Amino acid sequence: MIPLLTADEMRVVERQAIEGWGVPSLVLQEHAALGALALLPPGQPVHVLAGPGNNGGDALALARLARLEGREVSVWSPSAQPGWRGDAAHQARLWKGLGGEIRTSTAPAEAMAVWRGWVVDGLLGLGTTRPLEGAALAWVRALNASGLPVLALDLPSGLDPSAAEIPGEAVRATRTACFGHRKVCHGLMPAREACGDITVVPIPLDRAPRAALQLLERPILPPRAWDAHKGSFGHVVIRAGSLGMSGAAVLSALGALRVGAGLVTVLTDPEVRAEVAAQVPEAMVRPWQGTLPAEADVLLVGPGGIDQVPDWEGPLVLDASALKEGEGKRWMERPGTAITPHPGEFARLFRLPRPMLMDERLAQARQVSTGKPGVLLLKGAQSVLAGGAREELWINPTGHPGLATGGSGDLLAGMVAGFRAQGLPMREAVAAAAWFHGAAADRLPGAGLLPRDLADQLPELLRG
Ligand SMILES: NC(=O)C1=CN([C@@H]2O[C@H](COP(=O)(O)OP(=O)(O)OC[C@H]3O[C@@H](n4cnc5c(N)ncnc54)[C@H](O)[C@@H]3O)[C@@H](O)[C@H]2O)[C@@H](O)CC1
Ligand SMILES: Nc1ncnc2c1ncn2[C@@H]1O[C@H](COP(=O)(O)OP(=O)(O)O)[C@@H](O)[C@H]1O
Ligand SMILES: [K+]
Repeated sequence: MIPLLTADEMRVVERQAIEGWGVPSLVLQEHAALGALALLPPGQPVHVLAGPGNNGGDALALARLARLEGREVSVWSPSAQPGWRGDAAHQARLWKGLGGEIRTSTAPAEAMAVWRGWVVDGLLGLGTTRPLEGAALAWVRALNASGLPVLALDLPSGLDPSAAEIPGEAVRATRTACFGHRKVCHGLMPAREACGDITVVPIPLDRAPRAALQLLERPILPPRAWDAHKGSFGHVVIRAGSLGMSGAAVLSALGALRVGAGLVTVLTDPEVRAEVAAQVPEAMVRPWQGTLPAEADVLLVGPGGIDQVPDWEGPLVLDASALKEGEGKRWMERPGTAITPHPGEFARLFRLPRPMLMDERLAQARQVSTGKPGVLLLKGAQSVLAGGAREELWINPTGHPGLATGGSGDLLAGMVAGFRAQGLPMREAVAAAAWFHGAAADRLPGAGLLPRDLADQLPELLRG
């Protein structure tokens, strides 16, 4: 799991190092500047933009180190009176001590017209949340229009470090030297795209910070015992498939089987039993007659137009038609339950406005899951995982728009049930399903991808 910190969470980590451990803040800044300098191609001229706060201090430190390396360096401040204080003022003195100048211009585009090499963006870092304005805005506009390669210090200026959305104009960086830990803007789209290639520069801070948001990494699955038998990997029962929507039942069954469930039983509407059975010979396919098999380990309900949830005490996965209007709260309060809505189903389930932007998806996922035992996967680009009586939100980074095709959610729901049947706790089962589902897509071209193709990728992908 990769923590994505808000500005406040990052300041807690910095304070711990500076006030708690006694690390001088200039030492942190020197590490940051040295690490960032190493990301610039050797020998190239560097034009450094230094803003009013400590991000400007990092920029001035980098300018000094770059000049000591023998590079051609110029330093620019958007403001004629930068008013640096504390560490930034100290860095400005060190730069001037080397004979360095600090220039300014009211026509940044003209100044940049003669620049060669790289630009270092040290205008703003953790200290802003509001849209750029004034001279900083003019410099960022000119920079984005210049076509010059840009190394952003900590984050591209103009991003809100704690948000996915971009408040206004922001630097479009070629690379970003992210100091110490990723912030929210380094993980979530669309802000992440403005960062270009991200390198985390280690600075002497706590390696395990507290963060309410985490990016999923490849899940570690339990090893399979040499003497395992099909009873070891659980029995998934799927109530899915009605006339005109039998394929959803097939894809769910494939999802459960392809992640390694031991047994899969599909209970379909009677009219489609034979066509489902013909497409997944590995599953037991029976007509729904109102009762569940006694030996089920997990029940999946919903794909293919099934909206009635049978009475059942055990682990339950609900998707598609089973996600009925206004019932979200009920399912979030039921222990051992996972619900996997896309934003439209989510809005219907919880009677909330449809969450469109990433920051809205996070806020709404948090709102409905806080303190609740049920697990929520709010699907979409960068699906959000919440609940299971845990506070943090997890974000799935895998996948691409090729997944936006009918049936890919049915496969995913089957995968959740398949992992849960093998003994993963529900939240981990959902995380594993979301991660591998997207990772399967990442191995395939974008458009024209079929959910069946994803299923075929899974065995090899799971083997590692
Ligand atoms: N505190 C530390 O120990 C460390 C801090 N470091 C650097 O320090 C940065 C944070 O420094 P600061 O907290 O000084 O923040 P910034 O360098 O982002 O500067 C904030 C200042 O910019 C001005 N400002 C804010 N929003 C603006 C806007 N929209 N338009 C124009 N001006 C605006 C405000 O007057 C504020 O004083 C980090 O991102 C990182 O680069 C690093 O040196 C690592 C260690
Ligand atoms: N742009 C995208 N990037 C990554 N994943 C996506 C994207 N669009 C859709 N997905 C994923 O594809 C799946 C679609 O599920 P869903 O909307 O339920 O489809 P269906 O009901 O048609 O099967 C979800 O897992 C979702 O997260
Ligand atoms: K910056």
